[in-house]
Amino acid sequence: MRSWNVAKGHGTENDFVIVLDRHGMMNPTQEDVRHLCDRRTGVGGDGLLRVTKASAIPEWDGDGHIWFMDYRNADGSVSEMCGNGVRVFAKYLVEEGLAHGASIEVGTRAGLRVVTQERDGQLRVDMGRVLVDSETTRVELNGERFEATPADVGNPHAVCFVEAVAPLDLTRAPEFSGERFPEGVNVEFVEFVAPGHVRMRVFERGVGETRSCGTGTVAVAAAAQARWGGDQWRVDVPGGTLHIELHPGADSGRIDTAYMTGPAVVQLRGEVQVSGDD
Ligand SMILES: N[C@@H](CCC[C@H](N)C(=O)O)C(=O)O
Repeated sequence: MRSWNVAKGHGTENDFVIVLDRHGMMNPTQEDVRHLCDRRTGVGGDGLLRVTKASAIPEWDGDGHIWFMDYRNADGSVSEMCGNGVRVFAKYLVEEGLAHGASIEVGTRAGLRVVTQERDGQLRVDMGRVLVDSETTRVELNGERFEATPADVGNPHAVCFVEAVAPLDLTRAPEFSGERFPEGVNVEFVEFVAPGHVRMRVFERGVGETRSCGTGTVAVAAAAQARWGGDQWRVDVPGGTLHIELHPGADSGRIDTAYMTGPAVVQLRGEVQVSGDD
């Protein structure tokens, strides 16, 4: 048995197990991740945030001294990016004394993300470029068909506009085109509330329905802008609210950068047993 120091945090109730791997020596296996994220036998979470130095990530070609968010979904799969995760990650770095100052740089597989601490305690993230595909694709949920707008926020999303999100049954995975999304996709269902305000539920790749998805709210805001215009969006999710600000680029369907603002909490620190040897 190995004993690991872990923490647990959440952003709008999208929750994560946090593992500090200062020297890049831990690299959890898929089985480790599944165990840690298990809500009965592990710590419980929608995903795992491994906190390590960027120099420990072979595919990272930027500054190796910054902290890197190595993100894993609860099923052990790797994702390029996690919007709620990056706010929790920055909050953890500050609380552990691993980062200082108002602005924190975090390496991710989708590139560099800069997190800023706001006066009211919320965290604002420069989420980088967003690409919205004007060619829609089909998504099917429990036999019902939806037109979905594909959006890339570093990780893949399919945004479906619906009349109302509350009646949807998201216990089963939506079906999508494997040709359009060979690496899988996060599927968002969105309801219009008022200009600049939508409500969303999400079925996350590698997890299932979650209470929130930060990259999903950015994808939704970008798809909503393509449909109705407007560059400030309030996105309500079952676990709270995120605010998105879009800065369009010169080309249509391209957003040069999107800012996401929302809360982050680290609510627990402890030790957990993981099978295997160190
Ligand atoms: N919950 C996250 C997204 C996590 C990764 C996603 N499931 C994927 O596989 O791309 C967020 O807050 O963005």
